[in-house]
Amino acid sequence: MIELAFDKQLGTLGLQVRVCLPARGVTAIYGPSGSGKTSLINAVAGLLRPDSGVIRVQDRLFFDATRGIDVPVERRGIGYVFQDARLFPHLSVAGNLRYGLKRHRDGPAPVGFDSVVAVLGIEPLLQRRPHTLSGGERQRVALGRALLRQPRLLLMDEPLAALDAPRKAELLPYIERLCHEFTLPVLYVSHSVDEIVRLAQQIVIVEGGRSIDSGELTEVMSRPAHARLLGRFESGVVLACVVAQHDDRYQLSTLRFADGELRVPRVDLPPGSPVRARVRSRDVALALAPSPALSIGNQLHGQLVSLADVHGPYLETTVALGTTQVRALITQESRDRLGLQPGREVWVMVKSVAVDAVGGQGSEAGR
Ligand SMILES: Nc1ncnc2c1ncn2[C@@H]1O[C@H](COP(=O)(O)OP(=O)(O)OP(=O)(O)O)[C@@H](O)[C@H]1O
Repeated sequence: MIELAFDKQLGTLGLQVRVCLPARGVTAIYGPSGSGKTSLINAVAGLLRPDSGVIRVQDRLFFDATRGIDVPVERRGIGYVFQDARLFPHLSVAGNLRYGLKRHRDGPAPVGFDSVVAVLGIEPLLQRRPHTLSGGERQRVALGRALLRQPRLLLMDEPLAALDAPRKAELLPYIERLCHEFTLPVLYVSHSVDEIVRLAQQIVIVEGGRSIDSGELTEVMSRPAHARLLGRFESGVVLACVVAQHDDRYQLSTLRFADGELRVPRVDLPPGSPVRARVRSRDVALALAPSPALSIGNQLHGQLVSLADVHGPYLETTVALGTTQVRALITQESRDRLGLQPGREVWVMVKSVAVDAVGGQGSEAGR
C-alpha cells in the first residue's frame, strides 16, 4: 500500500492529504490548477517536508513527523519525470540513460538498459545530444532515465503538458506501454481527463489542497459529486466493459457492461478484452420513448434518479440502467417540456462513446 496522511501549510493553501492506495498500477492525481497536485508528489519524493503526518510506500516509512523520520530524497528510491525533460545537455542520450544506471546500487537490475531502450523506442536516438531531439523524444529519454534508476515508485508531473497535440499523441502510447511492461506503481499528475482515463487505474482528486476523494478510477470519475470539477465538457461516467463481438459488415463492435450493451466503431481488440467506455454527459440525450426514427443506435432504457443544476440553462441528470448509472446534460427547458422528474422512465440516447483499452491502445468515439 501507499499511505499518504500528511499536512503542509503552503502560503494560504493548506495541503491536507489522506489517501491509501494500492502500490501497483497508475494512480492519477487530478485537480484544478493550483490545487496542490505537484506539492503532493513533491512531499512523496522528499522535496517538500510536511508539517505533520506520515508517508509510507509499501514497507518503507519515508516520513513520520512524530518519530522524527524524514528519509532524504536520494534514499527514497523514487523516479521523477517533470514537465520538461531536464536532460544533461553535454551527454548523449546513451550517456543520460547510463547516468541513471550508474546511480543504482549493486545487484541485478530488474529494469534492464536494453528493455527500456526497446519499450521506449530510443535505439535510433542513442548517440544524439538532447538539443537535437523533439520535445516528445526528450521526454522518452527522461522516462528511460528515471526507470533505469530502478525506482520503487515513479512520479510523473504532467509529462505531456509542454508538448503540442501531435507530440502528445506520439508520447502517450510509450507511457502506456511502460506502465504495462514495468510493473512499478506510478503517481501521475494531470488535469487532462483524456490522459487519465487512458492511463490510470486509480485516481486521487485534489481540490483546494485537500484530497477530496480517491479510489478505483471508473467508480470515482463517475460520481455526480465531481461533475463540477470535471466541468460541463468533461463530466460523465466511465463504464467498465468487455468487447462482446464485432460486426464486420458495419465495422462496429459491441461492448458489454453490467446492465447492457453499447455499439461503437470497431475496436481492434479480440472479444473478451476489457475496455473502458467514457460516456460524457453532453453526449447523452433523453427521450420518453425509444425511437427507430432516430439515427442514434444506442438507446437504453432506464429510470431518472436525479436532476442537478449545473449552471446557466443546463441540468445534469442521472439515470439508472439497473445498477449502472449514466448522466445526461439537458436544458431546463427540456426538463419542463418532457415533464422530467425523479422516478420517471426514460430512454437514454448515447450519441458518442470514447473507448480505451485497459492497459492498451485507445480508439475514439462514434455515433
Ligand atoms: N513553498 C511554497 N510557499 C507558498 N506557496 C506555495 C509553495 N509551494 C506551492 N505553493 C502554492 O500552493 C499552491 C499549490 O501549488 P501546486 O504547484 O502544488 O499546485 P498544482 O495543483 O500542481 O498546480 P498546477 O496544475 O498549476 O501545476 C499554489 O497556489 C502555489 O502557489
